[in-house]
Amino acid sequence: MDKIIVRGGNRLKGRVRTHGAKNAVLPIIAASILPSRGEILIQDIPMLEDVKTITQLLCSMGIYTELDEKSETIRINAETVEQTEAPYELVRKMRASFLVMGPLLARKKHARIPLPGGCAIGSRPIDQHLKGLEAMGAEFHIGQGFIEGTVPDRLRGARIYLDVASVGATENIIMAAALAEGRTVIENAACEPEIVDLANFINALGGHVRGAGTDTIRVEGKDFLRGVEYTVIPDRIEAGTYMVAAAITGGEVFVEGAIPDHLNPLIAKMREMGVEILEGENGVHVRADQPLKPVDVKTLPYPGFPTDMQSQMMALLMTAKGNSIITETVFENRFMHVEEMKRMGAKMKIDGRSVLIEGGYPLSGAQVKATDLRAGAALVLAGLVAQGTTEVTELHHIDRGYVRLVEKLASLGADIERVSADTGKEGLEVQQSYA
Ligand SMILES: CC(=O)N[C@H]1[C@@H](OP(=O)(O)OP(=O)(O)OC[C@H]2O[C@@H](n3ccc(=O)[nH]c3=O)[C@H](O)[C@@H]2O)O[C@H](CO)[C@@H](O)[C@@H]1O
Ligand SMILES: C=C(OP(=O)(O)O)C(=O)O
Repeated sequence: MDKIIVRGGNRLKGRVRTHGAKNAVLPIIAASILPSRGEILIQDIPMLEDVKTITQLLCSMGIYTELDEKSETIRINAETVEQTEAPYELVRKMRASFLVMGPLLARKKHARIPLPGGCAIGSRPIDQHLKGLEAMGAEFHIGQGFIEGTVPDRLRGARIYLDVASVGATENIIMAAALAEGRTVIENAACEPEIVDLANFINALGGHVRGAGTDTIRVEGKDFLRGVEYTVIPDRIEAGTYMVAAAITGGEVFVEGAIPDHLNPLIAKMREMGVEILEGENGVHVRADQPLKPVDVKTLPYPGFPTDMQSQMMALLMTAKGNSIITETVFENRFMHVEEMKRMGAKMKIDGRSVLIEGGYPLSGAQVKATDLRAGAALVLAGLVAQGTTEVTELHHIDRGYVRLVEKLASLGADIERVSADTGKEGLEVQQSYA
């Protein structure tokens, strides 16, 4: 079992590169099932566990995939799709596996996928995915832990109103609609930048998706799509995590590749706290050289404050003298990190869907565990300013979403290492180097 060891107290300084966005590349790899002609080459692939999982998923369906860690690319050729059932071992590792449902139904008229189930942050139903695909003519049968979808004829365009602006449901419906007969209109669609990236990718394949980034998306179905070369957008959550790392240590960091437009709510809140942020063409410059002020934060669908930055923001607010409130409206159980943070001396209290934070008390290093992906990152951030040594375990969560987190923070001056608890030797992350 690996662990991250952080000795707090160093101001971070320097430049860090943002990798491609996990939440953009996962639907884009799923959408690579759609083209029946030609090869796809995707650039700026973040070499994450989740990316490996979805690649294995495509492989298990007999789709040609070649993930190259050195060039950070993936080649996919889905001219042949041998089978349409997803293995439980892969789907249970990653909920985003369900994103292959829409493309498989559109391309092969059949998919059998294990029910994704709940996870640490909430129950995460898929009713909106199913509602949309049913409106397009798919039929579903649930049994033995699987959900089986069939399309008697061809999917046909439909007008679909989503009860919640679900990111995954919007993506599944766009992908299915890309090969459906006629026009699909999605109302109350999610507006996240990753949806725009997926729409751009499908358009590059020869598809017709309009309105992505607004709450009404129109898709004209095509008879076939063909392969293309595409570069994924930078990861706004990874970028945001390094912005917080700079601020929490009173440091000065240029986060290369960060797109300010994608980070508006975080930038606004950090400025309210007194962090200096300069928005450049090729990234964001963050400097914090004065005491931070408390602020209230409410997570919302884009363009609101992202739930995926909630725990990192909580770590930052623990260091701002005074009272702050964080309200989580997207997921019903995304405060698992609170108890871990309290073990580091944080003063906070959960009150329903809010957490009251009494910030400004010194944090002390402790043994803590990552309870989900972003919670893990937040504990590392807290460790950067805690007195003494913090040890973070359950790193499989962090590995799902951060490329070489330890290496990147160390390059900015953090006293941090990853060790294997079994051997005491440096862990996987520091041994590998794919610069
Ligand atoms: C791989 C990926 O891109 N993951 C992101 C995606 O997850 P994901 O696509 O799973 O998130 P959704 O936008 O679907 O979920 C938002 C809310 O809608 C609810 N819901 C969702 C679908 C549904 O059919 N019915 C329903 O009620 C969920 O329980 C949740 O409360 O968006 C989330 C919200 O920005 C992010 O935190 C995740 O990092
Ligand atoms: C919740 C997240 O991802 P997923 O939807 O894949 O669980 C995340 O990226 O913070």
